[in-house]
Amino acid sequence: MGLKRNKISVIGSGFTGATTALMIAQKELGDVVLVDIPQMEDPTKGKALDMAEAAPVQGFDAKIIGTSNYEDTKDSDLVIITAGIARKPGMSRDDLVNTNAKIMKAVAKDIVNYSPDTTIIVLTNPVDAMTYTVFKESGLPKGRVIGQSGVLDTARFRTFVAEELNLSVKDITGFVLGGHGDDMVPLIRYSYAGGVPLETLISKERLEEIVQRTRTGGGEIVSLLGNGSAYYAPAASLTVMAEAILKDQRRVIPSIAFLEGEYGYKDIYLGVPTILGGKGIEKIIELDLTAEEKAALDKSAASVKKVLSLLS
Ligand SMILES: NC(=O)C1=CN([C@@H]2O[C@H](COP(=O)(O)OP(=O)(O)OC[C@H]3O[C@@H](n4cnc5c(N)ncnc54)[C@H](O)[C@@H]3O)[C@@H](O)[C@H]2O)C=CC1
Ligand SMILES: O=C([O-])CC(=O)C(=O)O
Repeated sequence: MGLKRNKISVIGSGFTGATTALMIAQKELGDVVLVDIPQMEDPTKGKALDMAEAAPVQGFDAKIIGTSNYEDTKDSDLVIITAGIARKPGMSRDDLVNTNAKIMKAVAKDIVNYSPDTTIIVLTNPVDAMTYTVFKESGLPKGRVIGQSGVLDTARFRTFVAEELNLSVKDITGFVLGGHGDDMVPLIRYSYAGGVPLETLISKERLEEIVQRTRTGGGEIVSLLGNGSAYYAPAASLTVMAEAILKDQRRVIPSIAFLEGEYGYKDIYLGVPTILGGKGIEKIIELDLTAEEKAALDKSAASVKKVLSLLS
């Protein structure tokens, strides 16, 4: 009896979806099914074929197919949702809510129809609210519907800190809590360079500037690109979450999780530290927050609740 290969479906074959499919294949996490709407079927097949033809050059083994037929996603071990519209300069992520909520509802049904026991990671914005929508629509257990924001937001913070200190990004750790919006909460107190607290290495004023740049990091890329949003770092972030789940790594990773009283919030999906493993979100880690940090998190949670209230 041979070993079973993982099957990963990526919904949406645009910038983030296609880049994620390639990164997942390059890491040999499993075979990849790239899915888009029927009008995009040929370009989706074309991207998948192009990626498959990169495999012999780079020496990775993964089948990659493009399709618009959900039957091809049957029995996926993991599904990543990147379908929907992205913002353009001048827009906030929340401006996408109505269009993308409709897409999430349709996509969630199609996914569970063919993979009733799968795990889903949502990227589509506004991602806290879209993860909530997919959770409600899919009927999957809360730990199996997860949103991506914290890996990316933390990566941005780590990039800026490494640049500031002229150190390897590998040694910089950080924690960003809250919703994936401009009032997210980078936790300086829990951020280190090789175990040394950042507060002892960078001035308070400079750290505040880095926090601010992290908060608006998505918008910085949107302004530079002019016609879409970030995709390399988002795809890398999805890939690390996929790996933690598919290899049952039990990594401590910030994820958008369904809260039922943790941090004092209920009936909301919000970015918090989690343990990610084979069962999806296996645990939510509750950090002790100062009054100031809690107030910042309250503000971020209130913004997410406001977007949730727009959903019918
Ligand atoms: N949570 C996060 O940290 C991040 C979230 N995003 C979000 O991810 C989403 C995708 O971004 P991009 O890939 O850059 O956009 P894109 O426009 O390049 O690709 C989106 C794709 O979704 C497809 N699509 C639309 N409706 C669909 C449906 N019903 N079924 C299947 N596919 C469908 C489109 O045809 C298109 O190919 C956006 O909402 C963006 O804001 C992007 C980066 C980071
Ligand atoms: O900014 C956007 O619209 C896309 C995104 O969520 C990010 O790059 O953080």
